[in-house]
Amino acid sequence: MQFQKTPGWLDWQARPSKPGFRLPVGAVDAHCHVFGPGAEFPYAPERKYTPCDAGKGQLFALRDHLGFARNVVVQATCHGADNRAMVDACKASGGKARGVATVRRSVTDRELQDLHAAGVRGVRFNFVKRLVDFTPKDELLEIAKRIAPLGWHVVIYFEAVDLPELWDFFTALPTTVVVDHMGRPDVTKPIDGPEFELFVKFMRDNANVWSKVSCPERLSLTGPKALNGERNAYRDVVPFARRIVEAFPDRVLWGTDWPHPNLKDHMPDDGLLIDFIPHIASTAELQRKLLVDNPMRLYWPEDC
Ligand SMILES: O=C(O)/C=C(\CC(=O)C(=O)O)C(=O)O
Repeated sequence: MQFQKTPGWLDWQARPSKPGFRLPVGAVDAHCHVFGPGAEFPYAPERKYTPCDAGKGQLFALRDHLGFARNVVVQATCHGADNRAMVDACKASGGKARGVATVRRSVTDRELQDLHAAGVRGVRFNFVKRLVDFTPKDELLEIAKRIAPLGWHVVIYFEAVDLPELWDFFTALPTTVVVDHMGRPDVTKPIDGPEFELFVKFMRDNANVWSKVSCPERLSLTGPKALNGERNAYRDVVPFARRIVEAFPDRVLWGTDWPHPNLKDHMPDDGLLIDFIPHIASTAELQRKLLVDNPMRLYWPEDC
């Protein structure tokens, strides 16, 4: 099947530089995706964008180039609830990748068990309106209750302005809950203003809530961008991510977000993106927790 990329689509960088920051041994890229390839794993009819292909071999090459040991492959909305590309990547990784799936309430227990055997350890609920159609909350809660006995967690993706409306639903979830990209704060607003304070309270009051402190390239308005050798990129995001890392060092994760869907104005150099990490996790201990201990506890507890 032939797919036409969404007009203006930016492809991932084929030759990322070597990071200046040396990742700790055993580091996990805890948020990345595979796209197709579409000819093998067709994009979902209900998708809101059509990406460039970005297959497992390219993801594993990036992992090795950057110095990561493992990946967590998160189901992207362009594949809907068809988890085949993600599952194929997990199975082909030789145990070095775990997955986060998207499922509907029609999923059978047998299918959940097969996903578990392939390496899936969570489901993703997406509330970003430009990415997905609305799914009723009772359906999501039903799914959360069914995956809880497997020891899985729920990954949630939403924008900061929507947290008040989603609060009761999120706090009713029976599992560990992992927030993508700090709930997408508006980094032009004050770090101690009501919006980000609500997110901090969400984590403070709910010990089961974790956050990915990833995607500065999506949240930044000032840059500078991780391009042209820049090693001090996305400065406006640093205080937000740093606050979360320092307040909740045992409940944070980081990922590249490769192949960086839906970026509109630039495509980061993944090597330079790694150099963002020491700005938000400034000690070796914080870095080890963020990149090794926390993701291992969540995705490979048997190896801890
Ligand atoms: O990759 C991300 O984390 C963010 C995305 C895409 C996404 O989540 C998806 O398509 O599933 C975004 O903000 O467009």
